[in-house]
Amino acid sequence: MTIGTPVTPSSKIRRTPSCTPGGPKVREENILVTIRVRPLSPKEQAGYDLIAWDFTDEHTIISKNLNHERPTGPYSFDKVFDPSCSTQKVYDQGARDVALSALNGINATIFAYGQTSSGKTFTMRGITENAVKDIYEHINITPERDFILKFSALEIYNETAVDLLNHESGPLRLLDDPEKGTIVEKLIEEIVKDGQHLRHLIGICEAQRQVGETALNDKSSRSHQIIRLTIESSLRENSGCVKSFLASLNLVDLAGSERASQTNADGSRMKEGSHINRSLLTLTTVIRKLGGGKRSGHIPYRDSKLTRILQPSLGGNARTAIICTMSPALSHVEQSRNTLSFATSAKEVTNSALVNMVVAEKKLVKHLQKEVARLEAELQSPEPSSSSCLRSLLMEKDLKIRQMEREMNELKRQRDLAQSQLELERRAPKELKGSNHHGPSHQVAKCLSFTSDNGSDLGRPLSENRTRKLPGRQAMVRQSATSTDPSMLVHEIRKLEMRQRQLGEEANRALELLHKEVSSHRLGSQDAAETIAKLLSEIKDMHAVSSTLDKIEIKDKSSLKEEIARLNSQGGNIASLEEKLENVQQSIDKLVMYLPSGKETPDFKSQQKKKKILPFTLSNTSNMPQIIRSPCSPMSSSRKIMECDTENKAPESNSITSGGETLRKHKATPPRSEEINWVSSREGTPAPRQQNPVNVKKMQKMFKTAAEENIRSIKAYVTELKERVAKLQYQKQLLVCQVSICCFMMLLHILLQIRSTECVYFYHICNP
Ligand SMILES: Nc1ncnc2c1ncn2[C@@H]1O[C@H](COP(=O)(O)OP(=O)(O)OP(=O)(O)O)[C@@H](O)[C@H]1O
Repeated sequence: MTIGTPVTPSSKIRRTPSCTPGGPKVREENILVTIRVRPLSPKEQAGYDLIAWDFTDEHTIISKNLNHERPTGPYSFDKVFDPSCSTQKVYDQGARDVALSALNGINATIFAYGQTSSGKTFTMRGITENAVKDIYEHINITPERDFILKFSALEIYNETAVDLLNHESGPLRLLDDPEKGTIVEKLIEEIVKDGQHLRHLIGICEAQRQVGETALNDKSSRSHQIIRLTIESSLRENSGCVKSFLASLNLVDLAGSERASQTNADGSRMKEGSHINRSLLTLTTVIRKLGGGKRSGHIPYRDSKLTRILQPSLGGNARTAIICTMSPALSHVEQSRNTLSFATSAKEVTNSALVNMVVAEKKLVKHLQKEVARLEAELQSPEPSSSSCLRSLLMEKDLKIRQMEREMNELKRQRDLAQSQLELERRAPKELKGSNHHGPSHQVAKCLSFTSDNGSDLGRPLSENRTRKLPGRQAMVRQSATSTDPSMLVHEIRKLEMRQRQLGEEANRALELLHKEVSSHRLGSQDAAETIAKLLSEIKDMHAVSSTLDKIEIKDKSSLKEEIARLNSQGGNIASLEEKLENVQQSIDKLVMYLPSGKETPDFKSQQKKKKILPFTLSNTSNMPQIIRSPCSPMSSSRKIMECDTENKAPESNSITSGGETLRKHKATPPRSEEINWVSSREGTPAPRQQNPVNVKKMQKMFKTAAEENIRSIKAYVTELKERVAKLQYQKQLLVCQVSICCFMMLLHILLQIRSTECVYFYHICNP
C-alpha cells in the first residue's frame, strides 16, 4: 500500500477561506517556533551543573553571565517555556492550533528539534497524546461530519526509511508523484478505529523505533520518527455535500544533534550520529535558506530523506510548529546556542497553508444514485396537488386548442369565399365594357376584403370593410389571447393583421393595374370612336360625292342617302361597322351599276342630249384623296393612291387625264383651254358648256376602282382594329387570371402560416 505525502493533488484542491478551530484564518504565515527548556536532569544536578539561561518573559530567553562572558541573546520566539512549564502548556500554546488544523483540511506538522537528551521525545510524546485527545474530542463534538483517520509511521534511520508498522518490510523508497509530491512506497496506512486504537498504534511505533544508549541518554533516539495521521472529514450523507476535507498531521521526533565527543560515540553509534548530523545539517540549511529570503533559489530538500518528506511542511502547503528543546545546563550552553540559532532561522520561514478539499468519487456516485432514485420516485408518485394542477392546465390548453380551431375554420371559410369571388370575377362576361365602370376592380376588392359570413359587406370597399371588420376579429382573437399565452397569441394576431394589410396593399396594386388596363381600354375605345367618326366623315365625303352624282340624277339616290343616314345614326359600333361598310360597298356598287355604261344606247344618247352630264371635274377629283385616305395608314393609302393613279391613267389620246395627273399637269404646264374651262366650272362661274370628251366607261371604271380601294382600306383598318380589341381582351383576361392566382397564393400562404403556428402552439402545449 502506498501513502503519499500530505500534499493533495492540485487538481482537487480548492482554496477557500477557512478557520481552524480556535485559530486565525488561513493565510501565509511564519512557522510557529517555541523554545522549551527542560529541567536539569538528574545527571546534571549530580554534576552541579548550573542553569545558564534566564527567562525574562514568555517570549525571551537570554544566557546568564556565569562565566563572565558576554551574554548571549536575548532570543525572542513565539513562546519560551521555562523548565517549570508542563507539556500540556507547551501543547496548548505551541502546538494545539497547528495540530487541529488538520481537522479542517489544512496540513500540519509539529516537530521537535534539539540536541540529544534535550527532551524531544519527551515533548513529542506529550504533544502527540494531547493532539490525539483533542482530535477525538473534536470528532465527538462535531456529529454533523464524518471523520476518517488513517495512521502511518516511519523512521529514517541511517538515511533509510523504514515502516514502523511493518518493520520487516525493509527500506522504503521515496517516489516523486507529480500531483502528490514525495510519497513513501509501500508504507502501511491503517484506519484508526478510536483513540485507544491510535494510542496502541503509537505504542507499536515507539517499540519499533531505533533506540540506543549514549553517554547523554540511556534511550537515545537514533532515528527520525514521523507519525502521520491523515484526517478526512465530510458532512453527513443526507446533506448532499460531496466534498471532503483532507489533511495530514505530521508528528516528527527528530534524532538529537550530538557531538561525538560528548556522546562518546564510536562504532555504530558514531555512524548513526554522522547520518543524524548530516540530515539535521540539511534541515538547518533548508530552514536557513527559507528564512533568509532565498525561496526563489535552490532549496536542498532532496539532500536528505528527512527534508524530502518534510518539504511541504517547510515553506509549503502546511502549518508548521517547531518546538526547540534545550537543556538549561551550563555544560550544554554551546549546543543550546546552536538550537537557538536554528530556531531563529526557522522563525523567518513562511508557509502557505491551504484548505484541501476533495470530491470522493464513491461518495459522489452514491449521492447521484440517491438523487436519481428520489427523482424517479417523484415521477412515479406525483403529489396530488401537482396532478390536479396539471389536469387543469391540460383542460385550459384543450380550450385554447378548440378556439384556435374555430379561428382556423373561419379563415378557411373566408378563403373559400374569396376564391368564389375570384371565380366570378374571372367569368364576368363584360368586364372590358366601358359601361361597367366598377366591375372588375370592385369585385376583386370584394374578394380580398375578408368579409363576414353573410357576405353583406361585399359591396363595400376594401378599406371600409377592413376598418369595420378588424375590431370584431381583433376582439375574437383578443378573447382567445386572454385565455392562452398572451404574448404568443398577440404575436400571431399581429402577424395575421400585418399579412392582411399586405394582402390588401397587393390587392390595391392589382386593382390599380386593372384600372389602368380599363383606362387604356377606354382609350382604345375612344380611338375606335374617333376612327368611326373619321369613317363617318369619309362616308360624308362619299355622301358629298353622291351629292355630286345627284347632279347626274342617280335613280337610287334616295337609297344611298338612307344608307348614309343609317350609318350616321348607328354611331361607332365597331362590331356593326363592317356590316355598314358592306352596305356602303353595296350602295357604291349600285351607284356604279347605275352609272352610264360604255355602250351608248339610243336612250342614253338622248339623255345626254337632254341633260347636262357632268363628268368628274377637277373640283370633284379634288375630293378623291380624302375619299381614299385611310384613317390609320396614310402611307399605304398614299401608295395606293399612286397605284390608283397609274391604273386610272387615261390614254394619251385622251385630252382629259385622271385627277392626280391632271393636278401635276396643272402645276407643271400652262393650263390649256379645256382645263381653264374645268376651273371655271369648279369655281361655279358660268362657263361655256362644252361636250365632255371623256370616255364614260373609263370614268366608271376609275370611280369603281377608287371606291373599291377605299373600301379595302377601311376593311383593313377595321380588321386591324378588331385585332387590337381582341388583343386587349386577351390581355385583360390574362391580368384577371394573374390577380386571381396571386390572391389564391396569398390566401394559401396565410393558411400555411396559420397551420405552422398551430403546430408550434400544439408542440408547446404538449411540451410545456
Ligand atoms: N521537560 C521535561 N521534564 C522532565 N523530564 C524531561 C523533560 N524533558 C526530558 N526529560 C527527560 O530527559 C530525558 C531525555 O529526554 P528525551 O529522551 O526525550 O531526549 P531526546 O531529546 O529525545 O534525546 P535523544 O535525542 O537522544 O533521543 C528523559 O529521561 C526524559 O524523561
